Amino acid sequence: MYADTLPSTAPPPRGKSLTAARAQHVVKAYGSGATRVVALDAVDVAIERGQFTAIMGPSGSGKSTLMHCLAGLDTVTSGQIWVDDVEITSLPERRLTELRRDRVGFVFQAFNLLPTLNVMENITLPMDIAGRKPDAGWIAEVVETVGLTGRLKHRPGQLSGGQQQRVAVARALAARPAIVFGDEPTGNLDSRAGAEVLSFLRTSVDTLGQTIVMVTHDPVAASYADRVLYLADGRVVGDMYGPTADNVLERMKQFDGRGRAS
Ligand SMILES: Nc1ncnc2c1ncn2[C@@H]1O[C@H](COP(=O)(O)OP(=O)(O)OP(=O)(O)O)[C@@H](O)[C@H]1O
Repeated sequence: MYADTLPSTAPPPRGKSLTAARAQHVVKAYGSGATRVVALDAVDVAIERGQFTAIMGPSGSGKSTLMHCLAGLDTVTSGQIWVDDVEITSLPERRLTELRRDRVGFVFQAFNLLPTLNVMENITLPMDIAGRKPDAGWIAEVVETVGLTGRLKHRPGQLSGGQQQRVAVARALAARPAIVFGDEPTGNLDSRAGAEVLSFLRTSVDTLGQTIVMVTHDPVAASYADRVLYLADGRVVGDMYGPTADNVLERMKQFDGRGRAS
């Protein structure tokens, strides 16, 4: 199913605009001369607020580059990016760092938890470092949503991989970011633990109104999303709402002429 418009199930916007992040004519090139690689080739994308968006495409199609540019982790060669109504492409580095800290959450393939801190301390660490007082009610809701109540005093080493990734999800949600980016967040998990983490990401969108963007190669992971954006050769070549694992797999075969999943 394809749509040019917002799906009717889209929740009402929580911020000023309908988009949590937006790229306009974004070009990202690496190197110069004969070694120049255009990773993003005039990309226009709007990430809708309160939705779960998956980014897919063959290896080297620009997925990580797009995510890093949208998250303000990488600069663009030309074009503009907005996060939560702020144009980040013209921000000085210090303000960009603050914006990333306050409005963007990250979940990576590696859980990146501190082994000497317990679960609650890991969840609130970024806020503690920033000198911000966590909102106890919100943290309790997040902890419950990701199913960590009763595990708060445990250290990461006492948890399974899936539970550790849930701590990383809770940490990403703790500061109520405008948008959470996941770079293959289930890439290191077995399928059961991966399904658990994906369900919690889904729940955080449905019950907490979180906006999530996730890069993945896995059609099953993508089927948890509301929308799948397909990249090929640095361009957006497809936009699917209401994905299922089967129709994602079909699309992947079409967009990757070699018929491989990635
Ligand atoms: N730091 C860099 N220097 C030079 N080229 C780069 C750099 N980062 C990425 N590229 C190139 O940009 C293109 C897009 O890379 P990117 O990592 O965004 O793709 P991807 O779709 O995330 O790939 P994968 O699925 O393999 O992780 C590739 O051709 C890659 O080689």
